Amino acid sequence: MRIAIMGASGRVGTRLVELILANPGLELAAALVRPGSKLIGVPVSGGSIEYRPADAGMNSRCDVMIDFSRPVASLRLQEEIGSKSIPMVIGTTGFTVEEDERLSMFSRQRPILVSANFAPGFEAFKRAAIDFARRMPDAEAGIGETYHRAKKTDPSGTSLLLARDVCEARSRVMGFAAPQPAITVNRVGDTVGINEVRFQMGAAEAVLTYRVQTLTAYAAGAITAAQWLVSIPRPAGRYSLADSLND
Ligand SMILES: NC(=O)C1=CN([C@@H]2O[C@H](COP(=O)(O)OP(=O)(O)OC[C@H]3O[C@@H](n4cnc5c(N)ncnc54)[C@H](OP(=O)(O)O)[C@@H]3O)[C@@H](O)[C@H]2O)C=CC1
Ligand SMILES: O=C(O)C1=N[C@H](C(=O)O)C[C@H](O)C1
Repeated sequence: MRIAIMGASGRVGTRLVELILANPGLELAAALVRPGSKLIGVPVSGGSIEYRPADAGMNSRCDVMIDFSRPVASLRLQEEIGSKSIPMVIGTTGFTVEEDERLSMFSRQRPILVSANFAPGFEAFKRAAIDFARRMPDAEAGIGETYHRAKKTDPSGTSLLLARDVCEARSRVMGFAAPQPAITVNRVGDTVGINEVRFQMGAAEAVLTYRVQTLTAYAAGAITAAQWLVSIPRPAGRYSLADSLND
């Protein structure tokens, strides 16, 4: 499988490149970095290609693209790909509602799998939190996150997703719109990722914790999702990580 990486010089992008180069069944088709990056023209270590900026003349030799960059870059990449039906896996988070709608519009051209968290077991963790919310709808829910110091201080895509799904679960059971859970944001050292869902019941509190140990966990999960996405010809559209786990 030939994979192009957008955000190849990033924390996750560099892990993606390493995993691809180490896997004989995978080929690094392109390592795309920011325009003006000092890496442009530099050979990718261990690989036979050079880092380059995404451009309209992009070589669509790849079977799939994986994007871990920034919303503005991710959407510009979509524009540059145009109507080519290259399947994509997007891990980039921080899209505004309007940007996310644009992403959905682009998914009319190609299959696009989007997930805020590709680490193993995250979907199961999220479903456990939803199940708890359904069983204990009177509990007051709260979300907590701890990430590395370089991450912006807005709530992560993961926390926003957990807050939305827990709130929806409570609302459905209670029959009215539950308040959105508060999100507590912590930035500590080079913490990879700690996510908490807390349920306060007065006489007791339940805390569900999800702790990611290495950045490679996210990269490996994104590659597995990409392998699923291209395992058979898929219609254009927007796919979730749950879709890839349900097959
Ligand atoms: N879904 C998931 O499982 C996960 C998602 N993420 C998300 O993925 C994204 C990247 O995370 P992370 O790797 O830690 O971030 P980094 O900042 O380490 O990497 C971002 C990458 O995108 C590149 N980039 C930034 N701006 C542009 C641009 N305008 N055009 C082209 N390339 C650009 C950077 O290039 P340069 O180095 O030159 O700045 C870098 O290569 C974030 O949104 C993060 O929230 C992170 C982990 C897991
Ligand atoms: O920036 C990160 O590190 C992460 N970002 C994603 C997010 O915004 O949820 C996924 C993961 O939590 C790590």
